[in-house]
Amino acid sequence: MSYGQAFELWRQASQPDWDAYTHHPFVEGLRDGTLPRADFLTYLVQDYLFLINFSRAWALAVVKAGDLDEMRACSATVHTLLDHEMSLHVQTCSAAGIDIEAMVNTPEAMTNIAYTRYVMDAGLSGDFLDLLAALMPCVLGYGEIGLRLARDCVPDTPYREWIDTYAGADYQTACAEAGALLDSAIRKRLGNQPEASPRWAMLTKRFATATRLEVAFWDLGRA
Ligand SMILES: Cc1ncc(C[n+]2csc(CCO)c2C)c(N)n1
Repeated sequence: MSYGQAFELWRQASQPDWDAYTHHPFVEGLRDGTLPRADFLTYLVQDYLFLINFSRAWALAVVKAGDLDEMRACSATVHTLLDHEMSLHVQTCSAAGIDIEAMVNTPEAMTNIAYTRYVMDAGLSGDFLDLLAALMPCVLGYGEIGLRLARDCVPDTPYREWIDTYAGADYQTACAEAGALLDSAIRKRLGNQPEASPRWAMLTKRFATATRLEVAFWDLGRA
Protein backbone atom coordinates (compact mmCIF):
# COMPACT_ATOMS: atom_id res chain seq x y z
CA MET A 1 0.00 0.00 0.00
CA SER A 2 1.46 3.34 -1.04
CA TYR A 3 0.73 6.50 0.86
CA GLY A 4 2.36 8.73 -1.80
CA GLN A 5 5.69 10.30 -2.69
CA ALA A 6 6.10 13.08 -0.15
CA PHE A 7 5.33 10.69 2.69
CA GLU A 8 7.98 8.25 1.45
CA LEU A 9 10.63 11.00 1.29
CA TRP A 10 9.74 12.48 4.70
CA ARG A 11 9.54 9.05 6.27
CA GLN A 12 13.07 8.22 5.08
CA ALA A 13 14.36 11.61 6.21
CA SER A 14 12.87 11.02 9.68
CA GLN A 15 14.77 7.82 10.42
CA PRO A 16 15.50 6.58 13.07
CA ASP A 17 12.60 8.42 14.77
CA TRP A 18 10.08 6.86 12.38
CA ASP A 19 11.12 3.36 13.48
CA ALA A 20 11.04 4.40 17.15
CA TYR A 21 7.42 5.46 16.55
CA THR A 22 6.19 2.48 14.53
CA HIS A 23 8.13 -0.16 16.53
CA HIS A 24 7.69 1.39 19.98
CA PRO A 25 7.45 -1.06 22.96
CA PHE A 26 3.79 0.01 23.35
CA VAL A 27 3.14 -1.12 19.74
CA GLU A 28 5.02 -4.35 20.38
CA GLY A 29 2.79 -4.91 23.41
CA LEU A 30 -0.30 -4.56 21.20
CA ARG A 31 1.26 -6.99 18.72
CA ASP A 32 2.14 -9.74 21.21
CA GLY A 33 -0.68 -9.03 23.65
CA THR A 34 1.64 -8.26 26.62
CA LEU A 35 0.56 -4.61 26.95
CA PRO A 36 -1.14 -4.27 30.37
CA ARG A 37 -4.83 -3.36 30.03
CA ALA A 38 -4.37 -0.40 32.42
CA ASP A 39 -1.70 1.06 30.11
CA PHE A 40 -4.03 0.67 27.13
CA LEU A 41 -6.84 2.47 28.97
CA THR A 42 -4.50 5.28 30.07
CA TYR A 43 -3.56 5.66 26.42
CA LEU A 44 -7.18 5.58 25.22
CA VAL A 45 -8.31 8.32 27.61
CA GLN A 46 -5.38 10.56 26.60
CA ASP A 47 -6.02 9.70 22.97
CA TYR A 48 -9.64 10.76 23.32
CA LEU A 49 -8.46 14.19 24.52
CA PHE A 50 -5.89 14.15 21.71
CA LEU A 51 -8.57 13.51 19.09
CA ILE A 52 -10.65 16.49 20.26
CA ASN A 53 -7.73 18.80 19.52
CA PHE A 54 -6.76 16.86 16.43
CA SER A 55 -10.26 17.42 15.04
CA ARG A 56 -9.79 21.14 15.62
CA ALA A 57 -6.51 21.00 13.67
CA TRP A 58 -8.25 19.27 10.72
CA ALA A 59 -10.96 21.94 10.94
CA LEU A 60 -8.19 24.54 10.65
CA ALA A 61 -7.07 22.67 7.52
CA VAL A 62 -10.52 23.38 6.03
CA VAL A 63 -9.85 27.08 6.65
CA LYS A 64 -6.31 26.89 5.23
CA ALA A 65 -7.29 24.82 2.17
CA GLY A 66 -6.84 26.34 -1.28
CA ASP A 67 -9.86 24.94 -3.12
CA LEU A 68 -13.10 23.02 -2.68
CA ASP A 69 -11.49 19.58 -3.19
CA GLU A 70 -9.04 20.25 -0.37
CA MET A 71 -11.85 21.62 1.81
CA ARG A 72 -13.98 18.52 1.18
CA ALA A 73 -11.13 16.11 2.00
CA CYS A 74 -10.33 17.89 5.28
CA SER A 75 -13.93 18.34 6.37
CA ALA A 76 -14.56 14.61 5.72
CA THR A 77 -11.70 13.85 8.14
CA VAL A 78 -13.24 16.15 10.77
CA HIS A 79 -16.50 14.24 10.38
CA THR A 80 -14.80 10.81 10.65
CA LEU A 81 -12.93 11.88 13.76
CA LEU A 82 -15.91 13.39 15.57
CA ASP A 83 -18.51 10.79 14.61
CA HIS A 84 -16.57 7.50 14.33
CA GLU A 85 -13.01 7.46 15.64
CA MET A 86 -13.84 9.04 19.00
CA SER A 87 -16.86 6.85 19.67
CA LEU A 88 -14.63 3.75 19.54
CA HIS A 89 -12.63 5.21 22.43
CA VAL A 90 -15.78 6.01 24.39
CA GLN A 91 -17.19 2.49 23.92
CA THR A 92 -13.99 0.71 24.98
CA CYS A 93 -13.49 2.93 28.02
CA SER A 94 -17.13 2.68 29.06
CA ALA A 95 -16.92 -1.15 28.90
CA ALA A 96 -13.99 -0.82 31.35
CA GLY A 97 -16.02 1.39 33.71
CA ILE A 98 -14.59 4.75 32.61
CA ASP A 99 -17.48 7.01 31.62
CA ILE A 100 -17.27 9.97 29.28
CA GLU A 101 -17.42 12.42 32.19
CA ALA A 102 -14.28 10.83 33.66
CA MET A 103 -12.59 10.93 30.26
CA VAL A 104 -13.14 14.64 29.63
CA ASN A 105 -12.19 15.48 33.22
CA THR A 106 -8.84 13.68 33.01
CA PRO A 107 -6.02 16.25 32.88
CA GLU A 108 -4.20 16.30 29.56
CA ALA A 109 -0.68 14.90 29.84
CA MET A 110 2.12 17.36 29.01
CA THR A 111 3.17 15.42 25.93
CA ASN A 112 -0.43 15.42 24.76
CA ILE A 113 -0.58 19.22 25.11
CA ALA A 114 2.81 19.56 23.40
CA TYR A 115 1.77 17.43 20.42
CA THR A 116 -1.65 18.86 19.64
CA ARG A 117 -0.60 22.49 20.20
CA TYR A 118 2.46 21.93 18.01
CA VAL A 119 0.19 20.77 15.19
CA MET A 120 -2.21 23.66 15.72
CA ASP A 121 0.66 26.15 15.73
CA ALA A 122 2.03 24.67 12.49
CA GLY A 123 -1.30 25.57 10.90
CA LEU A 124 -1.75 28.94 12.59
CA SER A 125 1.76 30.25 11.91
CA GLY A 126 2.17 28.46 8.58
CA ASP A 127 0.04 27.51 5.59
CA PHE A 128 -1.85 24.39 4.44
CA LEU A 129 1.38 22.48 3.70
CA ASP A 130 2.90 23.25 7.12
CA LEU A 131 -0.26 21.93 8.72
CA LEU A 132 -0.45 18.78 6.57
CA ALA A 133 3.23 18.01 7.28
CA ALA A 134 2.46 18.05 11.02
CA LEU A 135 -0.76 16.01 10.61
CA MET A 136 0.64 13.21 8.45
CA PRO A 137 2.78 11.15 10.86
CA CYS A 138 -0.30 10.55 12.97
CA VAL A 139 -2.57 9.45 10.15
CA LEU A 140 -0.09 7.44 8.07
CA GLY A 141 1.93 6.00 10.96
CA TYR A 142 -1.15 4.24 12.32
CA GLY A 143 -1.84 2.88 8.83
CA GLU A 144 1.66 1.42 8.65
CA ILE A 145 1.47 0.06 12.21
CA GLY A 146 -1.95 -1.50 11.56
CA LEU A 147 -0.76 -3.32 8.43
CA ARG A 148 2.37 -4.71 10.08
CA LEU A 149 0.56 -5.83 13.23
CA ALA A 150 -2.23 -7.51 11.25
CA ARG A 151 0.50 -9.55 9.55
CA ASP A 152 2.74 -10.25 12.57
CA CYS A 153 0.56 -10.21 15.69
CA VAL A 154 0.07 -13.22 17.92
CA PRO A 155 -3.31 -14.78 17.06
CA ASP A 156 -4.88 -14.28 20.49
CA THR A 157 -3.73 -10.74 21.28
CA PRO A 158 -6.56 -8.95 23.11
CA TYR A 159 -5.81 -5.91 20.95
CA ARG A 160 -7.02 -7.53 17.74
CA GLU A 161 -9.92 -5.07 17.36
CA TRP A 162 -7.58 -2.08 17.62
CA ILE A 163 -5.25 -3.67 15.05
CA ASP A 164 -8.10 -4.53 12.67
CA THR A 165 -9.43 -0.95 12.82
CA TYR A 166 -6.18 0.43 11.41
CA ALA A 167 -5.36 -2.50 9.12
CA GLY A 168 -8.88 -2.54 7.69
CA ALA A 169 -9.79 -1.47 4.16
CA ASP A 170 -11.64 1.67 5.33
CA TYR A 171 -8.66 3.05 7.22
CA GLN A 172 -6.16 2.00 4.54
CA THR A 173 -8.24 3.80 1.90
CA ALA A 174 -8.30 6.89 4.12
CA CYS A 175 -4.48 6.73 4.35
CA ALA A 176 -4.07 6.41 0.57
CA GLU A 177 -6.40 9.42 0.16
CA ALA A 178 -4.50 11.46 2.77
CA GLY A 179 -1.22 10.69 0.97
CA ALA A 180 -2.78 11.70 -2.36
CA LEU A 181 -4.14 14.92 -0.83
CA LEU A 182 -0.65 15.74 0.43
CA ASP A 183 1.05 15.06 -2.94
CA SER A 184 -1.53 17.07 -4.82
CA ALA A 185 -1.39 19.99 -2.35
CA ILE A 186 2.41 20.05 -2.68
CA ARG A 187 2.26 19.94 -6.49
CA LYS A 188 -0.25 22.82 -6.62
CA ARG A 189 1.92 25.04 -4.40
CA LEU A 190 5.53 23.97 -5.05
CA GLY A 191 5.42 22.47 -8.56
CA ASN A 192 6.77 19.16 -9.82
CA GLN A 193 10.15 19.33 -8.08
CA PRO A 194 9.16 20.22 -4.54
CA GLU A 195 12.44 18.88 -3.10
CA ALA A 196 14.14 21.85 -4.81
CA SER A 197 11.86 24.34 -3.04
CA PRO A 198 13.34 26.43 -0.22
CA ARG A 199 10.34 25.28 1.84
CA TRP A 200 11.13 21.58 1.60
CA ALA A 201 13.56 21.45 4.56
CA MET A 202 11.08 23.12 6.91
CA LEU A 203 8.23 20.81 5.84
CA THR A 204 10.46 17.78 6.35
CA LYS A 205 11.34 19.11 9.79
CA ARG A 206 7.70 19.52 10.74
CA PHE A 207 7.00 15.92 9.78
CA ALA A 208 10.02 14.76 11.83
CA THR A 209 8.94 16.79 14.89
CA ALA A 210 5.43 15.34 14.80
CA THR A 211 7.01 11.88 14.51
CA ARG A 212 9.04 12.51 17.68
CA LEU A 213 5.85 13.68 19.41
CA GLU A 214 4.20 10.36 18.44
CA VAL A 215 7.07 8.50 20.16
CA ALA A 216 6.48 10.60 23.28
CA PHE A 217 2.75 9.88 23.07
CA TRP A 218 3.31 6.11 23.24
CA ASP A 219 5.60 6.74 26.23
CA LEU A 220 2.78 8.33 28.20
CA GLY A 221 0.71 5.17 27.81
CA ARG A 222 3.41 3.29 29.67
CA ALA A 223 3.55 5.72 32.61
C1 LIG B 1 -1.58 9.89 19.16
C2 LIG B 1 -2.34 9.37 17.99
N1 LIG B 1 -1.74 9.34 16.80
C3 LIG B 1 -2.43 8.87 15.74
C4 LIG B 1 -3.73 8.42 15.87
C5 LIG B 1 -4.49 7.88 14.69
N2 LIG B 1 -5.42 8.81 14.16
C6 LIG B 1 -5.49 10.07 14.53
S1 LIG B 1 -6.63 10.92 13.64
C7 LIG B 1 -7.06 9.62 12.77
C8 LIG B 1 -8.12 9.67 11.71
C9 LIG B 1 -7.72 10.42 10.50
O1 LIG B 1 -7.03 11.58 10.71
C10 LIG B 1 -6.30 8.53 13.18
C11 LIG B 1 -6.44 7.21 12.62
C12 LIG B 1 -4.31 8.49 17.13
N3 LIG B 1 -5.57 8.09 17.32
N4 LIG B 1 -3.59 8.95 18.18
